[in-house]
Amino acid sequence: MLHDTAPAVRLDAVEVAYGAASAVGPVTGIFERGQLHAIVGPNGAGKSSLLGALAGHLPAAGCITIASDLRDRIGWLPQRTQIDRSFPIQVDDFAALGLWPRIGAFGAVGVPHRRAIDGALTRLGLQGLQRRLIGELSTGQFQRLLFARLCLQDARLLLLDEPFTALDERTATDMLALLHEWQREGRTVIAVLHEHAVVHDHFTNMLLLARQPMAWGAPAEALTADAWQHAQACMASHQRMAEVAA
Ligand SMILES: Nc1ncnc2c1ncn2[C@@H]1O[C@H](COP(=O)(O)OP(=O)(O)OP(=O)(O)O)[C@@H](O)[C@H]1O
Repeated sequence: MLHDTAPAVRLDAVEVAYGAASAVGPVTGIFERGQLHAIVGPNGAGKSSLLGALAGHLPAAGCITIASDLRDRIGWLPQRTQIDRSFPIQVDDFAALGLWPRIGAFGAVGVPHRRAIDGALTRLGLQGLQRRLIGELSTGQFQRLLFARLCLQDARLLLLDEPFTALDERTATDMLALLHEWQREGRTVIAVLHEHAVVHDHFTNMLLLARQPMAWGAPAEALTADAWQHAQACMASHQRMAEVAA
């Protein structure tokens, strides 16, 4: 029986495919709890597909085991470009969606909830913007709002898809501080990232993918120039095989 010393996530021969085309796998390994894990790799390496499978958004072959105490406490940060910001919803109402696991779809947002929402927005530097429409926010402000929603969700396992892409430095710095705070609180973060410097400076573990795991470990040892070149060569070879098969 799994208990709270079990790894946050265990993968046994996990594979994700779109129709007949394999996107990633087989992947076998563990994500320890309470750590900041990065998934890196060249374009098309399967990073988002693997993360989507961990979140339960994509079907996967093999076995994904989420620790029993974390299964209902998963937070998901999608890529910003996947969200339709033309939907007319206010900042505070959007943040309130993070409370959904606690108050349910039809529960009323009461005074304590409003206080929690204001607290989360203030924590993320969005005070005073409660009544703005999400489409009126800057890229950085919208990313802060997505993190505010995650804070309200109080998730213990956070799956983040490219959280720092196209962010200004100030916002990225503030979000990284939040990730470290989450780690101090014992939360587990698994993030798809393209920024190797961020991985080296802030993350405790790293999985390098090129459709399959190429390296897995502490960034200083695992995310080397050689490993990256090897991953790029593997992706080029996948590409050539796909072109031949087409
Ligand atoms: N919805 C989809 N339908 C079909 N194939 C897909 C789909 N999404 C991704 N793929 C394919 O799966 C493979 C892995 O894609 P994925 O997006 O997981 O890679 P990635 O490492 O996240 O890439 P990037 O860094 O470019 O975002 C690619 O060959 C991609 O074309």
